[in-house]
Amino acid sequence: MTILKAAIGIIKKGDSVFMCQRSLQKSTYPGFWEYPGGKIEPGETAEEAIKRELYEEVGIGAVDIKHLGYWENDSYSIDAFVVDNYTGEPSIKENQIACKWVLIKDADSYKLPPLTYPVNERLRSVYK
Ligand SMILES: Nc1nc2c([nH]c(=O)n2[C@H]2C[C@H](O)[C@@H](COP(=O)(O)OP(=O)(O)OP(=O)(O)O)O2)c(=O)[nH]1
Repeated sequence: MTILKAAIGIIKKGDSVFMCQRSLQKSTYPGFWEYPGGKIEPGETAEEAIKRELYEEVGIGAVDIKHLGYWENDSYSIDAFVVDNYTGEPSIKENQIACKWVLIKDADSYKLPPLTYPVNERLRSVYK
């Protein structure tokens, strides 16, 4: 049973993507690395949610978003979007330990929530 719907944003610049480390206070995946994103609120589309989250979490305005795919397991689902056109520069805003640009080919070497691995696999196959 899927219980939580989330949207995540892969901010892409050349061969790199912007990843952040989750707070140690999080009940789910503390200290894991992730793409910025979060829960889709009631009444919101996934596109609306990711634009809101990207502004709240890393301070960018998404200009173009491309749907990369949808994944789910028993606990949650994620809609992943690639964002390669945006205003501002992503930076840490709230609740994260660190953020940095990571080469797409190296993204799996971090500790990631399980559904983020197939997201990265799709990313590598689309942007190789
Ligand atoms: N932000 C984000 N979430 C991800 C990724 N991969 C993945 O499976 N998820 C899942 C795990 C998260 O619990 C869920 C929703 O993100 P979230 O950060 O809002 O979840 P949360 O439970 O920490 O909620 P909150 O404290 O922020 O309110 O999506 C990812 O790369 N980035």
